[in-house]
Amino acid sequence: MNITKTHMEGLFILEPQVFEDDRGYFMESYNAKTLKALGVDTQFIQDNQSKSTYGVIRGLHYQKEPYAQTKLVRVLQGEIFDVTLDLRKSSKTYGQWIGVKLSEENKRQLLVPKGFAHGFSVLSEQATILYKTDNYYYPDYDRGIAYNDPELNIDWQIKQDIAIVSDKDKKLPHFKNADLNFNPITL
Ligand SMILES: Cc1cn([C@H]2C[C@H](O)[C@@H](COP(=O)(O)OP(=O)(O)O[C@H]3O[C@H](C)C(=O)[C@H](O)[C@H]3O)O2)c(=O)[nH]c1=O
Repeated sequence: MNITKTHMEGLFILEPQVFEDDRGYFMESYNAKTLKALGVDTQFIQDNQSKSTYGVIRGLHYQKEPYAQTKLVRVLQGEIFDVTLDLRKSSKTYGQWIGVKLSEENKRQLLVPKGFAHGFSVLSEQATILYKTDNYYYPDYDRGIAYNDPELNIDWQIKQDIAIVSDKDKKLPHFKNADLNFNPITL
């Protein structure tokens, strides 16, 4: 497993070891030991899977405390531009976002700690993603930030005029008006 620390505390890019042979390939797509070695001591309790077509943007979403979620995101089919936004007020990268291409080909995974908003755009004809969370879905605690917030100026790597966004996501607040209550993270 190749692990890349990003400049955002706790946000890692994981690349599992792939064993290829004339049948295809095998890889351990998840191993709790790997996360423990990173100091990420959490129990994933829910798997989510979504399929989207080219140009879809889902997000930016997060759950408020006490149901904030760590996420382990990977792509089963296609390619996405995965964006995370640091909402942790005490973090030195507070208010900053980072985008990473995750794909069936590169088999990269993103380990997103609690305190981030998460979203992605679909760069391939279709994309199926699977992600683990360490808290259940609590709709009353589900929050979001506008994908097209001009102050964030996120480049989703697709033309904005073709973006396919849910009605719910179209109504999300800008970052400066977002409902954040992440306890200051002692880093
Ligand atoms: C997240 C979630 C949703 N739902 C139901 C609620 C809606 O009836 C339906 C679609 O939900 P939503 O439009 O919020 O789905 P996405 O836009 O893909 O949301 C996800 O998008 C970004 C990328 C994320 O990181 C979040 O985990 C998640 O919010 O599934 C559930 O039943 N359980 C769940 O855990």
